[in-house]
Amino acid sequence: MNDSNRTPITVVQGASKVYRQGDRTISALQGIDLSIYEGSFVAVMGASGSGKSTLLHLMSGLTRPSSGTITVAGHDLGTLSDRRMTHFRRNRIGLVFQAFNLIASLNAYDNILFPLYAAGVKQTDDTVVHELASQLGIQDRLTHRPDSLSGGEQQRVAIARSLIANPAIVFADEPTGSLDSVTGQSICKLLRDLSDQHGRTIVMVTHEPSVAVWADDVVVLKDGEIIDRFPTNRYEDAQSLAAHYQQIVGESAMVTS
Ligand SMILES: Nc1ncnc2c1ncn2[C@@H]1O[C@H](COP(=O)(O)OP(=O)(O)OP(=O)(O)O)[C@@H](O)[C@H]1O
Repeated sequence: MNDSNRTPITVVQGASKVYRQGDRTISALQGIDLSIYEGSFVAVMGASGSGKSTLLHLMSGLTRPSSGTITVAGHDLGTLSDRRMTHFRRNRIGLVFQAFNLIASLNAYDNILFPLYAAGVKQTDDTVVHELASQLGIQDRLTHRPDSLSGGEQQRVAIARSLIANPAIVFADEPTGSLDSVTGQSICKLLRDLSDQHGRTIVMVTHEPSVAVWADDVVVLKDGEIIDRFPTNRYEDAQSLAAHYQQIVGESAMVTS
């Protein structure tokens, strides 16, 4: 679909982020303009330190920009108090991390429901958990605690948890970073299916072309600026995407599978 006919779920306009450490200032992002359209699956690539996680944190309301605006699902995040931002994040934003971040003492079922428990929801819907577990292939793992789940299963639980509140958008920071390449590819396929079959809007940070190639679009950051955005269907495979990435970033990207 042409972008002009689609609704942006997230709009970043003129955003910058400066971190202060003592008397040092670090300019992590400058002049970022970015729209993420409903139902799209976008990968954010860039070298270490290029600002990928900072951009994800700004778009998910975990960090506030030093300047510029960020609008998510029609809400200007800059107008929200910290308390309303937390509430907004819990209800409208799904987060997936490299290290899964599951609660060790809870089984998969309770980990998935944890965001609702944390929001004080008393009545939870069993069928929603089972539907999500079945979409994610972990229906027979719900009674297991994280230490008896494989890395891939733990990430599937974490993805189910990110979807339990039916968020407007899911942000995934290196979701395959702790997994071997075969398991990582199965998580990529899962994210692709969530986008294709369930219309989920997903933004994923990765430095691996073999992961980015699963997205619709790739946004490339260098030194805190967006230097390119391109559709993945322009490339036949991860190798040709890696070659383009290498050309624009000026450094090599390893294709692991
Ligand atoms: N909380 C912080 N305080 C100070 N500087 C920070 C902080 N977070 C990030 N930075 C700096 O901002 C810049 C961008 O960091 P960021 O983590 O966004 O990059 P990245 O592309 O995600 O890197 P990586 O791939 O290594 O995770 C880096 O120079 C980093 O050192």
